[in-house]
Amino acid sequence: MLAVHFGAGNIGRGFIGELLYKAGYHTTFVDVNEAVINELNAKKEYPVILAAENSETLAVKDVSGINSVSNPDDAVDAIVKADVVTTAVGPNILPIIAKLIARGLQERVARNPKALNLIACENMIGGSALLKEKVYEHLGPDERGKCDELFGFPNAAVDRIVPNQSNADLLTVSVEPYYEWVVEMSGMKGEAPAIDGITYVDDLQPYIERKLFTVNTGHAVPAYIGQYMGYSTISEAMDDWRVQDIIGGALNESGEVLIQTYDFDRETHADYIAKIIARFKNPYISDDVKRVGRGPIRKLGPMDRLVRPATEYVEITGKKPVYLAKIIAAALHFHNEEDDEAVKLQQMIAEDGYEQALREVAGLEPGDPVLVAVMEELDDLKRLK
Ligand SMILES: NC(=O)c1ccc[n+]([C@@H]2O[C@H](COP(=O)([O-])OP(=O)(O)OC[C@H]3O[C@@H](n4cnc5c(N)ncnc54)[C@H](O)[C@@H]3O)[C@@H](O)[C@H]2O)c1
Ligand SMILES: O=P(O)(O)OC[C@@H](O)[C@@H](O)[C@H](O)[C@H](O)CO
Repeated sequence: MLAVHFGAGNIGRGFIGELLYKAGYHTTFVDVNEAVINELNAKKEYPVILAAENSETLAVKDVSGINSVSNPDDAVDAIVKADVVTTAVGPNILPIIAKLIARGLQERVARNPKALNLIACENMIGGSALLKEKVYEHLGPDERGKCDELFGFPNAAVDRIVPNQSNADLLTVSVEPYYEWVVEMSGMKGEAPAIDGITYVDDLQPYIERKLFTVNTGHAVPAYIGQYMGYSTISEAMDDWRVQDIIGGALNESGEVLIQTYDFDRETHADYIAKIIARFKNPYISDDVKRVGRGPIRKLGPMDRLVRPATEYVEITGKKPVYLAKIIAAALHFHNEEDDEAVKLQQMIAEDGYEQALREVAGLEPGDPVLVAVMEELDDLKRLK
């Protein structure tokens, strides 16, 4: 069985690659990082280390790589032959890989009649649906009809903390032991891939929202509040009771939205939150606030982990989202010269001020209660300095 996975980065190698190998697939990683691709082709395997007290190392074998810049035809050929296609490249890169995937599907329609599922494993609502939309922009109306018959783009939620790696060996990846991969059945074509570790569900919405608005909303606290307070790693920030206090408050707010929207059991959700906070404190993982805070314009978007639960909290409870507003306020201070979105956001703020910049990235109207709350918290945040 053949899998083609776009993005041989942290989650690609550290999670998707591991599960595909265990399920008996040969995985061809498609990436633009020449060094990683060369190494995958030279070694044909790589180690995944579980970051825990009793650390285990698993050899992920049967892998190869294709550089999509220098060998796009090989990537097209791999898509033609694939039994499943997955991605973990980042939401902003999906439109970029869409063109090559479209070429692969055009070629596949002519050469391979088998159905195929393409699963985007990105931290966003509707990742595979976005991939489909972007792929279809490269197809004509007749081709779209044929692709509708053969190709599924089921949405997915993936959860495993995989920090940036600093191992001497380029391919080694250290990951937390926990993982969750949930895939929606409704978008599927043909048989669902038999991969141990995937939970198939009829409706992904509660799962992706629970994950994004708990794990990622919570993670944004040590990242943005942490950097604001002068910390550079997640574990340093997690040691500060004020950070923990804000996580608790923010996850109560997003939790209220989730509980009321999806009728989650309160106690079960409280256990879920506690488990996630314990994961952020894993002493065997060293994660950077710059990684977790990366792409602040995306993270401040109207459907993402901060603004969406804040807006829904106002709608559902009629109350001010105090803690979510604090994180948004801190995100407006996020600095990283190597992060294009962080640089752009700071430019927007320097030119137009905090309120206008937030309105633009979050799609908020003047006077929106979330906007008002964030402006209040911008001032209050100074107490954390
Ligand atoms: N790391 C985590 O803890 C984690 C957990 C769950 C979900 N995710 C999600 O997975 C996705 C990837 O995150 P990551 O942490 O692995 O990032 P990463 O930067 O480690 O990996 C991304 C990979 O995509 C590659 N890439 C960039 N442009 C490409 C292109 N045009 N074609 C092919 N490959 C390209 C990069 O070279 C890199 O190897 C994101 O959507 C992220 O939100 C990450
Ligand atoms: O990947 P991002 O940039 O959307 O979010 C950063 C982290 O919160 C994220 O990568 C988590 O580590 C991951 O989502 C855990 O499952």
